[in-house]
Amino acid sequence: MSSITGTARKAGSSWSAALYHNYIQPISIQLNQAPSRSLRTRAGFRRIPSSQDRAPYDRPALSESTEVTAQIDKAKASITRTEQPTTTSHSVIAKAPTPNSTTAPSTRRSTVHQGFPTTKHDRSDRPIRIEGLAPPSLKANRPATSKSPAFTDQQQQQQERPSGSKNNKSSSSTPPTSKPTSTKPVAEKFPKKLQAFPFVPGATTSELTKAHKFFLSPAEFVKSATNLSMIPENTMIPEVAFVGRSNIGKSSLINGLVNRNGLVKTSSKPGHTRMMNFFKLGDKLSLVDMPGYGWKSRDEWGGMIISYLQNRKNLRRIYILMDPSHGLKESDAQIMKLLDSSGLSYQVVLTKMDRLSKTKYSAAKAEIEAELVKGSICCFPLVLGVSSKTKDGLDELRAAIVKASQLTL
Ligand SMILES: Nc1nc2c(ncn2[C@@H]2O[C@H](COP(=O)(O)OP(=O)(O)OP(=O)(O)O)[C@@H](O)[C@H]2O)c(=O)[nH]1
Ligand SMILES: [Mg+2]
Repeated sequence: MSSITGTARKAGSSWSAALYHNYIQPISIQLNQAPSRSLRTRAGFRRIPSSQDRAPYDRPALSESTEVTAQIDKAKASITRTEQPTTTSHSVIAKAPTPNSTTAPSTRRSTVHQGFPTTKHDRSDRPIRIEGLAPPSLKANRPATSKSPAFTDQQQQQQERPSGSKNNKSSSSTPPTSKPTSTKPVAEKFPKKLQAFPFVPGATTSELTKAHKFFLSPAEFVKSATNLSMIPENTMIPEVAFVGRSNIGKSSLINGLVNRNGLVKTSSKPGHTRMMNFFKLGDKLSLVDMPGYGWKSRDEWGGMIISYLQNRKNLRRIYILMDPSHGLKESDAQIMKLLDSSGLSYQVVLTKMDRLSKTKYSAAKAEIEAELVKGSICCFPLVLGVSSKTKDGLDELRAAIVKASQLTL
């Protein structure tokens, strides 16, 4: 924690900046470099095992393998061969000869599967094919004349496979009848980055009414905590937390949501909330008010808050509050990166809507949404707007909290 404090002092900003410099930046730098094998393995990349990788217990015992070899030799001797032998190498797929082919099967590596050898009746080497989503390699190699749906996989493999000696001659003298249409992979046709949030339907009238009624349940203060050991142990009820820059309106919003003006103390001076404050709504939902980041915030709050966010099992969603007239600030981006890197679900709420005209609010919201689409990962794709003063948008936020907490009302 001492290093966090030190860095933040140098940066001269808030606990979110301190966390960013200590947690996120080092990770980004590491990820920009080629990751080591151990890092990739830890990150969940699966390496295709080679034959050397097999554990000793996978290999047959020496006596066992000798016995098996002897049996194979015996069987081979008793068979009068009518066909040419197929290759037995495990690194190569032994293609059985096609009924009309008289030559030895191809020893060329298959373009669709690089796993275990298959027989001609075994169709397991086929990739799972979804209609209209053929793998790029197959689509790219598919000849222009083969647009008919009757063009089967078997025909395709026959085309890909070098033909027999007779056919070889003819194929070397005559050019192929069809040329591949394009070598451009299909994936490139799609944009690499999300251009806009997907459409998320707002709450229905009945959902809004139910949520409104639920938030009329008795609300009470539970506990204040300055570290992880002090937070309430009860993790049976779902929890949502409110974070944001100091003076953004977190405490006022909780008061507005539960219809209790004095439940949470508010102030026009930034940095008023200094502890994590836990509130309970009708024994069904827990709400957490956080100290703000940015102006007048303290470095040590960062460690406390991030350890809470990362360890709290019943935390269903984090609401990041932003002022639309100020836009998305650097400190907001830092906290979002932190949540993204921890895989924590968050949703952006724009506060103090009453201070802007409708047009200005819409423009500010669109700007923030564009930033979120560009940079965030775990952000719920619906930005809400509220005013604790006029009570606008509170029911929409209540309904969103009910949904995120999976409460059945
Ligand atoms: N006009 C208007 N003012 C608001 C609104 N919400 C909060 N405020 C005012 O903003 C100031 C800060 O509100 P708080 O709720 O204390 O803000 P906070 O985010 O909890 O601040 P810290 O505890 O310091 O982090 C107060 O003066 C509130 O009256 C709102 O929706 N509209
Ligand atoms: Mg507060």
